[in-house]
Amino acid sequence: MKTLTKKLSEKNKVFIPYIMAGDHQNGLDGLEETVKFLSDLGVSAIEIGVPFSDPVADGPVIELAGLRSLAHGTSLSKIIDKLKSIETDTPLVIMSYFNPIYQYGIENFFEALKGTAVKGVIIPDLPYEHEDFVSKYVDTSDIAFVRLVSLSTDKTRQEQLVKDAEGFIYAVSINGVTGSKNSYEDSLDKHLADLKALSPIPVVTGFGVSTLEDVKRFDKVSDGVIVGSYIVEKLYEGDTEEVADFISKAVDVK
Ligand SMILES: O=P(O)(O)OC[C@@H](O)[C@@H](O)c1c[nH]c2ccccc12
Repeated sequence: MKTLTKKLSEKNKVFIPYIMAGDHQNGLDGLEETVKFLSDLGVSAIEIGVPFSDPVADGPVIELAGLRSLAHGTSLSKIIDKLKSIETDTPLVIMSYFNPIYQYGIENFFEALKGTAVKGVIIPDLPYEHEDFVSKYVDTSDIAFVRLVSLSTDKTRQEQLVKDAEGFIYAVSINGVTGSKNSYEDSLDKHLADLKALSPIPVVTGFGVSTLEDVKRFDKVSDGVIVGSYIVEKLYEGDTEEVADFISKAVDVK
C-alpha cells in the first residue's frame, strides 16, 4: 500500500485543500509558506495545481489563478525544483493536465519526485484507458495515481476504477467545471454512498465545496472533501484568517 493510501485511510475524515502553484505574490517562492500554513492547520494532504494554458476542467477561479501563476513564469520544471526543497509530513498531490507532464518527460517526472513530499498525482485528462502512459512509473514509485469518478460513471466502470486504486477516489460532485455549484443533484448523496461502499480506499468529494454545510454533508456520505476555488480565491485576496478559520473548523467536523 502506498503512503498516501495509508495516511488517508488512517484519517477519520479527509480534508484536502487545493492551491495553484505559483499563484502567490512571490510566485513559486511563496509555495513553501502556503504549504506550511495549510499543513499547520492539520489538513490531510495538499493538492498542488500546475498551471496550464488550456485547463478544460477548470472554472473561472482556478483558471485565473493559473494565468496569474503563468505570468510569474511558473513551469512544471520550476515547481518540481521547488518541491525538492519543501519538507513536510503532509502528503502533497500534484494536479496537472497531461501535456505539461508529457513535455517534461513522463519518466523524468516520476524520477524527479522521488524523495520529495509528493505522494500522489492527479491527471484529469488521462482516462483509465490511457493509464499505461504512466503505469510503469507509478507501479515502481510511492506515488499514487488518483482516479476521478464522475456522476455519469456507471457501476461497472466504478468497479473497474476502484479496483487496484491507490491514494483516494476523487468523486466529482457535479457535471461541470471546478468551482461551479448551482445546486447538487438530488441523487448525489446516494451516488457517493454507493461509491463509498464499493471502494476499498477513501472516497473524497470535490467540485463546488465551499461551506461548512457542504463539508458536513460530504463527510457523512463520503470520506471527506477537496476544496479548491474557495481557498484559492481567499488566499489571493489575502484573507488568510478566514481560510484558517474555515479549515480549522472543517478538519474538525464530526
Ligand atoms: O474548485 P473546487 O470546485 O473547490 O474543486 C476542486 C478543484 O478546483 C481541484 O481539485 C482541481 C483544480 N483543477 C482541476 C481539474 C480537474 C479536477 C480537479 C481540479
